Amino acid sequence: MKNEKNPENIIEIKNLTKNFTTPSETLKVLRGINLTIRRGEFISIMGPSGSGKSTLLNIIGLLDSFEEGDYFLSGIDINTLSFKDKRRIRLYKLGFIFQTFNLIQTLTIQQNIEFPMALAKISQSKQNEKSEILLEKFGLSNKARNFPYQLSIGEQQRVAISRALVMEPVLILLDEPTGNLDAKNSEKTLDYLQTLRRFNTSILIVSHNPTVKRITDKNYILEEGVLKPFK
Ligand SMILES: Nc1ncnc2c1ncn2[C@@H]1O[C@H](COP(=O)(O)OP(=O)(O)OP(=O)(O)O)[C@@H](O)[C@H]1O
Repeated sequence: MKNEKNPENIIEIKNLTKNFTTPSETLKVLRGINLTIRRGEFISIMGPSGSGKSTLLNIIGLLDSFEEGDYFLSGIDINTLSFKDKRRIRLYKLGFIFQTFNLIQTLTIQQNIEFPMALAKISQSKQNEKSEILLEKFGLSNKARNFPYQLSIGEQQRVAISRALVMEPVLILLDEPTGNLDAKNSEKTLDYLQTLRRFNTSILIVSHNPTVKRITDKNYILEEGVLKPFK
């Protein structure tokens, strides 16, 4: 593939394959994935349990390798990157919101939000400035000094969203954003995610819950390792 990338394409994946080899078999989990995500697009990937959704999310998030195919992130050829380069891209270009949020229990809410900026060695005054804007935006200002266990699940999720946003990533990856929430809180989460439109960040949501389609521009279904458009 030539490196004449469309700058509006945040993600370009062509014919990507992934196998898992165990002593008893080689499992072809992803069988030629093609996916393009444009700047600011909200995308969902649905599919049955075991169809490879988390595996694909991990590959897109540079947390796992793949066998064959091309993957360009903001025009960067992932096949050419070292482990260190990938870590840097994860910090500066990607935001992660895991199903269990992965907040650091020994840090306050504000420190959790500031954590990626601390890793990037951004000054403490700039960290405070940015975290305070996000705390305010997500209705968490009065919880800034609390610890994660002192927050409701919905509040913890908003901390995770704030932390994912703080480095102004080109893409946020969300694993089952409504997984731990009841119907009312799921709707609230989708409303909060909808407000991220103004950040011009692309979002990739992996979910079992078809209600996420309310906020997405395009939807895909992953079945038996093949990704297809889903209406
Ligand atoms: N490290 C691994 N080694 C071997 N097989 C694996 C490994 N990780 C995942 N698998 C297998 O790959 C397949 C896809 O797993 P994956 O977790 O990506 O599915 P999923 O669609 O995210 O499922 P769910 O919706 O249940 O989370 C499954 O059959 C799983 O058992």
